Amino acid sequence: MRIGLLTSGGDCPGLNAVIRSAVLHGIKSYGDEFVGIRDGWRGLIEGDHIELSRQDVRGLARQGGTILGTSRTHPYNHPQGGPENIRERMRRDDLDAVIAIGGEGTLAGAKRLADDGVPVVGVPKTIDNDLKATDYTFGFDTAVSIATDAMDRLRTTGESHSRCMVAEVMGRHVGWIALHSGMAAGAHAILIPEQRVSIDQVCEWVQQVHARGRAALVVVAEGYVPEGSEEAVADKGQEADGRPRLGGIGNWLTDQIEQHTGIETRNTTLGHIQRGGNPTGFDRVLATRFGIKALDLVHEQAWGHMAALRGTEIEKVNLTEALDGLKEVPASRYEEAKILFGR
Ligand SMILES: Nc1ncnc2c1ncn2[C@@H]1O[C@H](COP(=O)(O)OP(=O)(O)O)[C@@H](O)[C@H]1O
Ligand SMILES: O=P(O)(O)OC[C@H]1O[C@](O)(COP(=O)(O)O)[C@@H](O)[C@@H]1O
Ligand SMILES: [Mg+2]
Repeated sequence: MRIGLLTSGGDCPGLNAVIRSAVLHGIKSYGDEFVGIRDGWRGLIEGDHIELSRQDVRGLARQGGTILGTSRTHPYNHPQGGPENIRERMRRDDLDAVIAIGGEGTLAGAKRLADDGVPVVGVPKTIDNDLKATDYTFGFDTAVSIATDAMDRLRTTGESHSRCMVAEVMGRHVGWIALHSGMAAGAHAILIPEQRVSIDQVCEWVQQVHARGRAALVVVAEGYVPEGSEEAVADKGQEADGRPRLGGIGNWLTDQIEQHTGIETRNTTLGHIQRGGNPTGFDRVLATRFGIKALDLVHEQAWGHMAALRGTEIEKVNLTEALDGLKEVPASRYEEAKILFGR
């Protein structure tokens, strides 16, 4: 078969490892040919691609980012998009199938296209870990490792100055990165989109920590909705597609803590550092296994399905299952973390 690979949505450490293993498995096991589609759905729609040989994927398991580029092009809203155009374009470009590697937005597009007769399978990716039907997505472990390392550093400088340190991490709709990195770094408060916590409560935790002679670490997910507001903070406004560019909650929280407690407080926003660089060993293995499974799904013609991690096994799941809402942090996991907050 001649198979196209594309990466779409926010980039994520491990994307290249998926590309590599799918190509290696296809060449070795099935005699397939591969095409790397540039910039997500845009490249598929516009026929912008490159041939991918075994040589081209050499050493890719450890390389962050995506060699194919990514975009947030909508496969239906693009002027030459839609299933008829895409099927015709694939016929002209001699493509038998597409492996779409992306998050909930990309996979929603993949599902719709599969339902409309386009031969496409999915691979789940997101540092946020917000996709249902898979226990983990690659990129998450890397983001948590980077954030944990950064927080360890914030703690030593915080302790030296007896300051409260705030760390703003990614997590648009869910607080998995905040929960895991905060717990790993011994945070004294963790604020996530799923939980409403009052500023008085946050200040109480900070004061309790201060009173026992420690410098508090407060971790906040960018998507946390502050008291008295209905939306997450987006200081930079909106993207061209109307999506809010989240960020700013760390600064807001820092001001609030300082005003309410009188404790000197500093904010650090980790931003895209969490998404860059080499994937961890865990993410390389997960991404590699997803790539192998996705290739098998193509040969099964399991259009509209994706690879997923269930326990320790990589399984086939219908995209409908993965797209049935977001995987939020359960209240019980937050209650468990809360045992460690404050005093
Ligand atoms: N329901 C949908 N149908 C088709 N395309 C979609 C849908 N939702 C999102 N998309 C497209 O997928 C792109 C990537 O989604 P986004 O949420 O930004 O990244 P990710 O795939 O990482 O979740 C979006 O910019 C949009 O163009
Ligand atoms: O700066 P960008 O690329 O617009 O993306 C920011 C968003 O992408 C993420 O890093 C990952 O989200 P996706 O997995 O949906 O792409 C979010 O945590 C963040 O809100
Ligand atoms: Mg998304």
